[in-house]
Order: sequence, then C-alpha cells, then structure tokens
Amino acid sequence: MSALPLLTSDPVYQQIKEYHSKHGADINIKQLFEKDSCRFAKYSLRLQTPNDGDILLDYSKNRITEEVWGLLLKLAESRKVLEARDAMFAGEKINITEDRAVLHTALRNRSNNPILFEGKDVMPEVRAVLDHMKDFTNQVLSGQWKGCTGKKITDVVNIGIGGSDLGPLMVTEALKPYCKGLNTYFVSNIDGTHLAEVLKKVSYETTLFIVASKTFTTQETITNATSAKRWLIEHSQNENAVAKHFVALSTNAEKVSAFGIDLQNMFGFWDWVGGRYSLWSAIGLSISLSIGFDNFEQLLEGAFFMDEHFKTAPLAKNTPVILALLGIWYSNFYNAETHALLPYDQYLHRFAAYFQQGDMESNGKFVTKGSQEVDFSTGPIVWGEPGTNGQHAFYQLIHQGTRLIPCDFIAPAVSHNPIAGGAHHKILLANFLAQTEALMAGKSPEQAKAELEKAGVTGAKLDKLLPHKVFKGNRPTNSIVVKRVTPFTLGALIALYEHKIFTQGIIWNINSFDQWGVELGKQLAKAIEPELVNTDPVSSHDGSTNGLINFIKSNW
Ligand SMILES: O=P(O)(O)OC[C@H]1O[C@@](O)(CO)[C@@H](O)[C@@H]1O
Repeated sequence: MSALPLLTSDPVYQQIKEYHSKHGADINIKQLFEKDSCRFAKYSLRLQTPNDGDILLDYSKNRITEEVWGLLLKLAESRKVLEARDAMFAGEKINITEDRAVLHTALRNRSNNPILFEGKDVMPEVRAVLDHMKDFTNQVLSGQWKGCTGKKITDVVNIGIGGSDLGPLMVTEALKPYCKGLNTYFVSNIDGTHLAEVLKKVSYETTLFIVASKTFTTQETITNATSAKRWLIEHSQNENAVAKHFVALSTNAEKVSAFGIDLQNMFGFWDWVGGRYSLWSAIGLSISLSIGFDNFEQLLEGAFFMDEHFKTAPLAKNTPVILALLGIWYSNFYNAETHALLPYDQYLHRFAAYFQQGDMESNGKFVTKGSQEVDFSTGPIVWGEPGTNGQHAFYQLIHQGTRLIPCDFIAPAVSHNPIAGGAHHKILLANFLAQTEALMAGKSPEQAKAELEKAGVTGAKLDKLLPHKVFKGNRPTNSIVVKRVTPFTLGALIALYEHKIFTQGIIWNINSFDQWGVELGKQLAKAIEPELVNTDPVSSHDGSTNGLINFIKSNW
C-alpha cells in the first residue's frame, strides 16, 4: 500500500474541515429529525445473526447531515480503509514496528478456509490449541482432572495483566449466566493485596492457577505466579503439586518450562496475536473453564460473524467503519477528547475497562506509520460505567458540562434476570432510551421556564434558577441493542469495537498494534527498585522523586 499523507494533508480531510468550519456549529440533531421523518431508517443498521436475534446499531442521534456523512465515507476511501482491512486479514505484517502480522481473526475463523501467514496455513495449529483447550476444559469440568490430593478443581485463578487479564475477566463477568460452576478469580496487580485476598478464599487442593502471559516475562505476572507457586508448595508440602495445579498460556515455551510448568500443561499462541486482541486465543482458557468450551466456541462464532460483516459490507453499511468515522468526526473536527461506553447491563460492567486497553493502547500514539509526528488528535480517552449507575455519577457533566462527549449506549432487549416480572429490566430500558433522547433533545429555556412556572416558581427566583435548568442537548450518541447478551452477541460486540479501533488507526495512519509507550515506566521502575531495598536516603533523581522516595522510607 502506498504511503498515506498526514491526515491533515488529505484532500478529503480538508474538504471536511472546510465544511465543519462553515456548518459544524449549526448542525442540530433535533432539527434534523424534525426535517426528516426517515432519519432513523437512514442512519440505523440491523445485522441478522443466525440464532441470536438482530443486532441494531442506531447512529441517527449524531451530528451528521447527508453531506457530512458522504464526506466521511469518502475519507474512509481516501485513507484506503478497505485495502488496509484486506491486508490485515491476509496476514500482512501491518504491525510495522514489530514486523508482525495481526491475525487475531484467525483464532475465530470458523470457516474451512486456510489463513496464510508467511505462506503457511495457521489454522491447523489454531485448531490444535482449541482442541487442547476443549479437552482440558472437559477434564476439569467433569472432575476428571484432579489436584495433588485427588480432589476435583473448584476454583480457577487467572494470573495475568493487561490483555492477559482484562479480556478473560470482562467476558467471564459478562457471561456469568453461562457459568458451569467453577469460581474464577483474576489476579493482575503486583500489589500483594490482589493475590493475598484471593488466596484467602481458595484451598490449595482444589485450585487451578493459570499463568497467562504472552511473553512470560511480565514482572507483575511472574512475581504473582511465583508467590502462588510458593503458597501451593508450602500448603501441600509437595514440590510436584505444580503439575496438577498450574497451567500456562504463552508464546514462550522456554520461559514456561523454566518456571516449572510442564509444556504439556502449556497452551500456546503466536506473535501475530496482540496481547489486547488475545482473549480468542489460549488466553481465553479461563473463559472456557467458566462457561464451557461450547459457549467459548459461540463467542468465537460471534466474532467470526462480525469479521465476515467487516470483510464484506460496503463502507456505508459497515458497522465498524460507521462507528470509526463518527469517532473521527468528533475527535478530529469537534475536538472531543473522550468517548464513553455505557452498557445498560450489569454483567457488562467491565466492558469499558476492557476497551480502555483495547482502544487507548492501540491508538494512543503520536507518530504515524510514516514516522511523522501527527498534527491532529489520535486515540480518544475511553471510559464508562454500566447504566443506570453512571447516571448517578457523571451524567451531569455529559448533559450540562462544557465538553462534548460522544457516548455509545449498549443494551440487551431481554434480561437474563427478569425479576419482579421483568419490572427492573423495563425501568433499565426506559432509562437507556431516555438518556439518548435527553442528550439529543435537551430542554429549551422556554420548556424549563414553563416547568418552573407550573411548579409555582416565579419572579426573581425563576430568573435565578432558569439558566441552571436548561439542557442544550445536541449531544451525540450511538445506541446498540442486542436481543440478549449471549456468547455469540458478546463476541460480535467485541469484534465490532476491535474493527472500529483498527479502522480509526488506519485513518490516522498509526500503528495500532505495538505499545512502546508502556516501556519507559517499566525501565525507570527497574532503576528505583534497588533503591528501595533499604532505608538509605537517595539523591539520584529529580527533587520530587527523591523527596517521595525518602518520605516513603521515613515511614518504614
Ligand atoms: O501477556 P503479557 O506478555 O504478560 O503482557 C501483558 C500486558 O503487558 C502490556 O502492557 C505489554 O507490556 C500489554 O500490552 C500486555 O497485554
């Protein structure tokens, strides 16, 4: 693919910039609905899944006119999104700074088509690991796999961090209704509290530790795994207990073996699987153990469904492209700094946290693939909490703050827990629907005045209160509705956002698949660690770092 110019040098970008400077401030979503009764039909898409209902994307509550939308689609063409997409699926080494392919889509390839990497079909190896995961999952869930004292496994502790933690944690939480009975815990932080609190809850005889680490060199993970191993041996008084209570998920067999885990208890994956795109790989073993391998396969099926959609749908009907272009519109033209993910589903309470790594570690970059420093905004700050809780925490700012915060609202039409005759879910859905309506429509001074007068507020008090009661509205949202959060629809949702992130990276022409930005902090921590072995005062850093270290030491 020929080198792309800086986004700001792209002629289509410049057309959009000109349009935005002339009209951007005047685009009013409410007025657009008033002018066009077909707006919802024009700016929504339904994806029909085989067995899990339709997935609806409603992007009509956005600040887009037909002209803007046409220009944004032209931008996707100009930035060669589809060519880049095809290069990714074809196993090209698009991760240019690590000289790696990006083939997490191969992990969920449910077709019989080969996927070639360096001329070799990777599918036989992918299927072999899936078979190993299936066999192991069935052994553990059936009770056939026994601990060192002959008891079956009841608790699984996944020890990993970043992509080796966030995905399995988010998915096992999201799919709790499908849990087969094991208790799953996730230890990630080097803070001893994380492991200590979990070890209080489990018995060495019935606990399986999963050491999840692509590199098997991550300090937090190896330290936690080493402490867990010591705990097991101390409690079992059996050096050989590791063989029954530890498995490894990694690309690094040498390090796994050196740690003391038998390679027959290692589930491998490959360098062309990025850490934050790895839940579909062996890293998903804790998911499989939690919900069963069949449901793990449904998760893969859902992602595959979205991959096929992304691969085949034309730009204007391509949901990842649609979400990506809307994000570009707000980030690069309205200067929105953040993007909120607001799932109206308590099981999805880790969904936004997962995509903090997924999006911010992918697109939090300032240099293009052409090694040029960008002169435009790249990845947004991604955040969010489940609804309705967010409404009682930060929606004040979204509604009446000074910042533009594009929000994605996500909801299942049907709850797994229709308690009180479904009343709870109906209230949840009413709020899900009302919030996007309120953010779009707002409340005019006239409406607010009428309400205050109806409440008997008049004169000076009304004048004082009125400005505080106005909602400017015109705040953009997307709404995504699935019939129910199932392994399939969750897989499709995650892949949808993966491909949105990919598409934005292509438009910005940045490498979404390396993460050099995490290295400096680790390097400096390595320099500080030896200074913390005693209480001697230090002076080797800047005044602040010296002061902090010495204050901490003064408390020892
Ligand atoms: O899976 P591993 O190799 O232990 O890496 C864990 C995480 O650490 C990183 O911050 C890279 O250092 C993330 O990109 C990665 O998901």
